[in-house]
Amino acid sequence: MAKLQVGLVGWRGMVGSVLMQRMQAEGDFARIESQFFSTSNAGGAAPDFAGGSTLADAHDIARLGEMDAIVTCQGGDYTSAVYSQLRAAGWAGHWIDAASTLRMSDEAVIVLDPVNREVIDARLAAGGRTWIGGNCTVSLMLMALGGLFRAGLVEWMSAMTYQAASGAGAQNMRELLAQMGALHDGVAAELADPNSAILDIDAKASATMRSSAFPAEHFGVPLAGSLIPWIDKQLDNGQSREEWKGQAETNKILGAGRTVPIDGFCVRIGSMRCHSQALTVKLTDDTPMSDIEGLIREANDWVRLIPNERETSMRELSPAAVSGRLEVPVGRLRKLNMGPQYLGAFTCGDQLLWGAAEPLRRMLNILVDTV
Ligand SMILES: NC(=O)C1=CN([C@@H]2O[C@H](COP(=O)(O)OP(=O)(O)OC[C@H]3O[C@@H](n4cnc5c(N)ncnc54)[C@H](OP(=O)(O)O)[C@@H]3O)[C@@H](O)[C@H]2O)C=CC1
Ligand SMILES: N[C@@H](CC(=O)OP(=O)(O)O)C(=O)O
Repeated sequence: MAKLQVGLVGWRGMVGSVLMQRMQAEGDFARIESQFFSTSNAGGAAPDFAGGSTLADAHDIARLGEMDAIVTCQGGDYTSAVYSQLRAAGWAGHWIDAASTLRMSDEAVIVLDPVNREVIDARLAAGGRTWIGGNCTVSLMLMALGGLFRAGLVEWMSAMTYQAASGAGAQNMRELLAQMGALHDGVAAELADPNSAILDIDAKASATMRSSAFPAEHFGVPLAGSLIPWIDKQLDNGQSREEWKGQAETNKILGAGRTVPIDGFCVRIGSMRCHSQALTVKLTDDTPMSDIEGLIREANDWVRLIPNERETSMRELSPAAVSGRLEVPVGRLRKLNMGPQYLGAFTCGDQLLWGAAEPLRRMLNILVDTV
C-alpha cells in the first residue's frame, strides 16, 4: 500500500522541533512520505533526518493540496491564512494542527488519544478530517486525571496552574534565563561575601527587577523572582482565555453529554518547559482513596502515581524532575478538609511533549494505521 504523503509545516519552531525529535525517536518518518514546507525559505534544503529534498512554499495551496495529510506547528496566523483556502479549493486531506484557531470549530476534534481515542475513532469513521492538539494545560491535566473523568467521578474541578515560560514561546524561555542572570549579576558581589546582609541583597534584587534596564521585552514584566497572574487574552467575564480553555476544551475532548464545570487561575511561573497544576476535585461520591488511586494509575501508560510523602513528592513531582520526559506524575492525593467528596491532587508535565507535540504525532500514526 502507498505511504501517506505528509506535508510538515512549522517543523523548525519550538513545538515543531520537539515534534521532529519525537518522530525521529519513534521511527515515524519510515512510515510516511514527507514533504517539508517553509514560510520563509521555499527552495532551500529540507532537513537531512527525513531524507533531504527541497522545501516547498507553505503558502502554495496547489502544492499543499497534493498532500494526504498536513501537520502544522506554524501557529494560528498560518492556520487562519491557509486552512479555509485549502478546503475551499476542495482539499479533503487530514489537517493536524498545534494551534488553537480551529479547536472549538464543529469540524475539529481535539486529539489526545490516550484519553479520547473513542471520540477520534468515531469521527474518523464519520469522515472527519480536522485534528487539533489541545491546550497544554488541559491535555496534561487529562493525562493525569483522565481515569476519574472516564469513571464519571468528577462533579466539578478547580485547577490552579503554575505554567512554564515555554508556553509563551522560545523568546520567552530565553528572556526568563536573561532575567535570572540579571538578578544574579545585580547581587554577585554581595553573594560572594558571606557576611553581607540578606535584606541588602533582597533590596538590591528588587531594585534590579523594577529597573527599566531589566530584560522584559517579551513578558512585559519580571518573571524571574516573581510571577505573572494572567495568561493569554482578557475575556469580558473576568477570566483569562487560558482559564476559559479549561472547561471548554476538557469537555470537548471528553465528548460527554454533561458539561463538567471547571475553573481556576492560570499563573506563569519561572519554570522552563513544565506546567504544574494544583487540582481540587469535587467527587460525585465518597469514593475510597484506594479506588481513586487505581482509576488514575490504570488510565494510561504515561500517568505515574506519586505517593503522598514529602521526600518522594519533592524529588519526583517537580519541573526539574519531569522536564524532557513523557511520564506525567500526579501526587499529593488526599481528601481535603471540606469533606470526603473533596479530593486534592498535584500534577506536573512537560508542556512541549504531551502538552503539544506528542498528541500530533500519535494522531498522524492513527491515520497511517487506519486510512
Ligand atoms: N509554545 C507552546 O507551548 C505551544 C504552542 N502551541 C502552538 O504551536 C504553534 C507554534 O508555536 P511555537 O513552536 O512556539 O512557535 P515558534 O515561533 O517557535 O515557531 C513558529 C515558526 O516561526 C518561524 N521562525 C522564524 N524564525 C525562527 C527561528 N529563528 N527559529 C525557528 N523558527 C523560526 C518558523 O517558520 P518557517 O520555518 O516557516 O520560517 C517556525 O515554524 C502556535 O500556534 C502555538 O500556539 C501549541 C501548544 C503549546
Ligand atoms: N497558552 C499556553 C501555550 C499555548 O500555546 O496554548 P494554546 O495552544 O492553547 O494557545 C501557555 O501560555 O502556557
